[in-house]
Amino acid sequence: MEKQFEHETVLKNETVNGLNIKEDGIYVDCTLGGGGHSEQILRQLSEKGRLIAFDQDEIALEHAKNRLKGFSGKVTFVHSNFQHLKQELRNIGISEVNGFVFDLGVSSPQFDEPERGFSYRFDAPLDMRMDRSQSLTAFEVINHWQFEEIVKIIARYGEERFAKQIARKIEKAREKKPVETTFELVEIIKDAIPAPARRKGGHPAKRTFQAFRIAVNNELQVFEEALNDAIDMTASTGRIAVITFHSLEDRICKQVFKRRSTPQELPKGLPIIPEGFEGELSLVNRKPILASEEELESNSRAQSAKLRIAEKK
Ligand SMILES: C[S@@+](CC[C@H](N)C(=O)[O-])C[C@H]1O[C@@H](n2cnc3c(N)ncnc32)[C@H](O)[C@@H]1O
Repeated sequence: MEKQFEHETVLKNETVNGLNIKEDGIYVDCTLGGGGHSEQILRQLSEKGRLIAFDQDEIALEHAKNRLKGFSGKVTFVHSNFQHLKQELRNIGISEVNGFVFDLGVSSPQFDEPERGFSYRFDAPLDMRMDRSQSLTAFEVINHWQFEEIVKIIARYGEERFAKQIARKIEKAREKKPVETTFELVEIIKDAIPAPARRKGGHPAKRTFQAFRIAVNNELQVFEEALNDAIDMTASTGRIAVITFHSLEDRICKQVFKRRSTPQELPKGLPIIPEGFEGELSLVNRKPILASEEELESNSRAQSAKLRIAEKK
């Protein structure tokens, strides 16, 4: 029997309502996943409206194509990293967009498929690639990258205070034989974290797994560049909605939105603000929107979700 591909969409109404959809507009879902946000957008578009949906994961795309087949005249699927947003949209003749959605991270089916190696809950080869055509895997990073680089990854992307200790244990383990599986990595992490700290704050491997996943997929740099590209391509009064799941992503979103909504420093003595010196964005919500109690009850993944929306002037 075919495995179910089910991803519970987070902050669905808040995100799509926040886009202020024009029924004949052009919208881009940068992270199609299970297709929940895309479906909600497509329902609000007339025959003239259009949705372009990106995912770098071919399996996600195949399932979402099936879910959205009733909208086939209005939707275009793109198998690509959103890193190539500008070029891919230009390739299909689009230079201006009325709204973008980013719902970052990994979908539930990706997490729950043991062989993809995202989860510390299943024993699997160290993979963690969202795009399986990419050559860099977690195995490569963990076994071949230098000690200092590994410390940096775990400390920066995992915000793990025992980064050095974990990296040291990885180095010791790989001297004997390559670290091959998620469970081997879990054991190394547990061994590196002192027992009292191990018992606090969720699974001890959570932060380190997040760190390697971010490194393998170069998630933060790609997101920052794509968010700037999306802002460049947004039409006047168009909106950008971003859902993040950890503080590193949220910080990038907050800073990019802030920078691009802040007026540039003016040459002194000008009577009026010339075009190009005003901020290009206004923030639709100053504080991030969080999931409601009701949503949290049915979807624990929504707990760390934060939604920020900005509008192009
Ligand atoms: C949280 S899920 C999106 C769920 C979707 N909004 C829904 O309602 O079903 C994130 C999806 O984005 C994809 N993704 C993450 N980073 C990406 C990137 N840089 N380029 C393209 N797709 C990406 C993942 O493969 C995953 O399928």
